[in-house]
Amino acid sequence: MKIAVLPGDGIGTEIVAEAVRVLQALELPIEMESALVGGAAYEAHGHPLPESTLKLAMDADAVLFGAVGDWKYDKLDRPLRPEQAILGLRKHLGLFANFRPAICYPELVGASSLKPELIAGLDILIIRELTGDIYFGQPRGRRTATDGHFPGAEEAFDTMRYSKPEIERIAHVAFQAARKRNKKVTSVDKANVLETFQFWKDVVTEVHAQYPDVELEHMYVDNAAMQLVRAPKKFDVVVTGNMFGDILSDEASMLTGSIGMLPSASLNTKNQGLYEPSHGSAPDIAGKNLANPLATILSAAMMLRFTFNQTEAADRIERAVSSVLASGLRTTDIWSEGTTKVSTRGMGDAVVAAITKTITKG
Ligand SMILES: NC(=O)C1=CN([C@@H]2O[C@H](COP(=O)(O)OP(=O)(O)OC[C@H]3O[C@@H](n4cnc5c(N)ncnc54)[C@H](O)[C@@H]3O)[C@@H](O)[C@H]2O)C=CC1
Ligand SMILES: CC(C)CC(=O)C(=O)O
Ligand SMILES: [Mg+2]
Repeated sequence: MKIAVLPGDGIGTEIVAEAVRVLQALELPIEMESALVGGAAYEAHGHPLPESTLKLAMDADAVLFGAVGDWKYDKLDRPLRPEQAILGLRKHLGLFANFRPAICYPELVGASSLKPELIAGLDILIIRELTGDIYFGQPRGRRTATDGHFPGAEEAFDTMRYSKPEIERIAHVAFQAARKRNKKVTSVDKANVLETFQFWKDVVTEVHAQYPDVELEHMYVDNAAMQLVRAPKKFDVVVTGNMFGDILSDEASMLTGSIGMLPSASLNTKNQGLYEPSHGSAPDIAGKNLANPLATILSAAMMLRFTFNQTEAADRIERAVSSVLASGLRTTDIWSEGTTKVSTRGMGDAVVAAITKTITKG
């Protein structure tokens, strides 16, 4: 089991350190090697995704990723900006299927900004297509407008596009995931306005014919954004494109109590995966030992389950997280009256201790 460890920037280094300690506590035959990525790699090597980092990731069975980005790089040319590193890894490794489970732990029902009855027992899975859509479409750039409302003015443009095989394969992933859950897929689109998403809807409908046992509903993205906070438990599996999935998963994170609780797995056709929290590098709290490491720790559990087929070890991490939350420990983002505030390191220590206890007990 070979893991490339890419902490990145901001809180990335703090949260990945805790996930690494948790993996080490399991005493599995795991080989880990770290490399710089994002702004940290730009500072050291002049590029956010140096060849050596990309090679390490491509040669590994799995990548444990923190986050990249900082406001101080916002003026760099786009190819040199830290965010290009995660986009480049997704593209080069072909990580088209992004799983973002939004599960509300019973202990965190009070931490959400929603009423407890709306989110108690919540367990939904957002499946986001990750290598297409407007995030990767070409052409893009800036130019002088030749038509539109202001001919002759400076303008910018991006290209939204999806090919049929790209939609088909993510639709299969969603229907197959739903078969193992509550057999319902909500495909989120904007077919009423965008040609790309009318096509998306048509192709998802076509693929659905192979899954008669799974219910399919279509929903426009604006309505989906509203339904997610109105009645989130009505969803089971949500499948959508890259940009809508990015936005809706951040929204869904608050149903779990905090964005610091939302893990993710990004898989390719070879089951090679990149595992990262759904959040970014949080420059506002970086270096303060304040970040919640649980999304990253839970991403490591997804790695053990998805890429390494180590179900027991994955369960052990998830049980440890549950027991730590049950014991009342909280990082600042999920803290509430009557619970005990701990740092990033303190939360990592508690999860490691809970795992060590289960190993000792056998
Ligand atoms: N996959 C990646 O590497 C991603 C990178 N980014 C980058 O991260 C940088 C910051 O972006 P933002 O829009 O501020 O999003 P963000 O997700 O980094 O932070 C949003 C808010 O959530 C809080 N937060 C995030 N993670 C947390 C955690 N584990 N514990 C407690 N609080 C947490 C932050 O403090 C902040 O207030 C930007 O450069 C952005 O491009 C953003 C999203 C994903
Ligand atoms: C930084 C972006 C490239 C990605 C993002 O926001 C995400 O994957 O959630
Ligand atoms: Mg995002």
